Amino acid sequence: MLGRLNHVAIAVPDLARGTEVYRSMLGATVSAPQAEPAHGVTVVFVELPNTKIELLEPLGENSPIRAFLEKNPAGGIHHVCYEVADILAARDHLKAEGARVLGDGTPKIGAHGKPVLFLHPKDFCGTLVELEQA
Ligand SMILES: CC[C@H](C(=O)O)C(=O)SCCNC(=O)CCNC(=O)[C@H](O)C(C)(C)COP(=O)(O)OP(=O)(O)OC[C@H]1O[C@@H](n2cnc3c(N)ncnc32)[C@H](O)[C@@H]1OP(=O)(O)O
Ligand SMILES: [Co+2]
Repeated sequence: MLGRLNHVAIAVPDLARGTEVYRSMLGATVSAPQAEPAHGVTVVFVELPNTKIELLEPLGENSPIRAFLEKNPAGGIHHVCYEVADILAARDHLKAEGARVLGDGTPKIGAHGKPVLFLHPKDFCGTLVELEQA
């Protein structure tokens, strides 16, 4: 079911600072900030030869990553994103297996303009999993 690793996401308290760490300290190519109000975050993508790193900071009072950053004030790995060929079939399979799909189960358009879903970390080895339609 799983395709490519699309990105590994790191939640940060300060996106500009995180961008500088990757751009200046690590010499990476980093995209411009992309506000994603529907997801309550602003993101940048660090381009790597084989995948991407998504840096994300909270956007708005109800950001879903605020609690995570309260527990991890310096930031930390927040989720992994796998591509799937058919996100609705994947969702239905995982629900049939008893996994918790977050939200109402309807995919939202993510940072790459593709439908995405999130799976509860407690069902996936303590790791928040994002699925993105390939
Ligand atoms: C623009 C879209 C972009 C893209 O790539 O396209 C994105 O990636 S958007 C990313 C931001 N959006 C989301 O993360 C949506 C899904 N996340 C959520 O709904 C919440 O973050 C949730 C439900 C996973 C956790 O919310 P919260 O921390 O407020 O809830 P709890 O404190 O009740 O947490 C429950 C339990 O899970 C543990 N937890 C929380 N976050 C993570 C995490 N990232 N990785 C692993 N575990 C996590 C938390 O510690 C609690 O565990 P417990 O043992 O009960 O303390
Ligand atoms: Co993501």
